[in-house]
Amino acid sequence: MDSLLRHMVDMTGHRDHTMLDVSVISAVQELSGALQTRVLSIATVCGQRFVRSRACIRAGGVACPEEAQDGSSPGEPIGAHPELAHCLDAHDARAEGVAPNGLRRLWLPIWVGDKAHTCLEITHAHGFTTESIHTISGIVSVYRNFQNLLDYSERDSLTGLLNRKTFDDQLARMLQAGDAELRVPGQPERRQHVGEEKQWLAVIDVDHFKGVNDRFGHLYGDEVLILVANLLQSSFRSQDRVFRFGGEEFVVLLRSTTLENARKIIDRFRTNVEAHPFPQVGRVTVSVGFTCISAADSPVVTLGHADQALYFAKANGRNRACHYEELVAMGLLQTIATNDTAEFF
Ligand SMILES: Nc1nc2c(ncn2[C@@H]2O[C@H](COP(=O)(O)OP(=O)(O)OP(=O)(O)O)[C@@H](O)[C@H]2O)c(=O)[nH]1
Repeated sequence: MDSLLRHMVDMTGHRDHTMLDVSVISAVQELSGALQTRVLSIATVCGQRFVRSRACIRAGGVACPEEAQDGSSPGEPIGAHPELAHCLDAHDARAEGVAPNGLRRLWLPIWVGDKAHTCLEITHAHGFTTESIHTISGIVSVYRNFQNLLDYSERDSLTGLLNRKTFDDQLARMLQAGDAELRVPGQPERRQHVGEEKQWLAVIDVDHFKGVNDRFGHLYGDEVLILVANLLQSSFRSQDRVFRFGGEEFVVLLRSTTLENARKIIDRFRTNVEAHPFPQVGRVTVSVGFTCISAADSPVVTLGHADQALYFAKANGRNRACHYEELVAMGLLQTIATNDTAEFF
């Protein structure tokens, strides 16, 4: 019981999804005597379900998060785990199966309403007793409740998108991690090769949004923001991250893609908004500024670059997407020497 309480205290002490994942699998692993415990992400892409391991612990090892090897792949097709696929289709609380090597598997999807984006997978040499399933299910309930609380604090209440605070945390973490694909501070800037995959930050602002509020009222204004948020989620890929930055401004972190693809994806979103019939309001457009994320720059500098490109788009016709590095190369924007605390404009 002491051990269970210690794990509960540990789990509920985190304010971060990754640490919560690590702590739940440590608890389940120790209390069930499993060979391996994983947290799986479940994603649906083009109507097909995929699973990807997010954190893992093996017997005698230490729990740790697992980074996706291939950022552009949604993971392993769910067909590799038919028992789990059936459990998700039937909205069941759990599924059990036997792997080809005779090991027993238990899957516990984390249901939030009628959706499960996360699942615990526990592998055991001899199977699960009623008592161990009971203990694991209790831990999973605490995990689900705490995940909901974290989700609530990370999201914007109007659009359901990730909020500004979450964006600040994620961008800072990306830059600190000195991602292999990001430039390292102190080292000379590499030339961008055509076709090279990079990380991108795009700032999106609804054009003449004040006019929407003034003409149709704030309720219609809010409705426009919700619809733009939906178009953002459907236009970008599942591995990209979409945030509401505040007011009528949104931010997207585009993972591992080339300049040409980034431009194509951003422009597809811009034209999707332009073509969308907004009830009562009619036509709405957005302007976008985007920049390559570099480990040499602080979050303030990176955001400043995207903002400069956005203001250029606003000042030059709106309803367009502008690339900061391209504008600088063309002499249309100037780089501003700054430290982290300096004002940009
Ligand atoms: N309905 C609604 N309006 C908001 C919200 N947050 C900010 N706004 C409004 O968004 C408007 C932003 O207007 P401005 O910054 O002047 O920019 P704009 O009219 O979009 O013009 P440009 O950006 O230059 O194209 C202001 O009127 C804010 O009151 C919100 O949550 N809901």
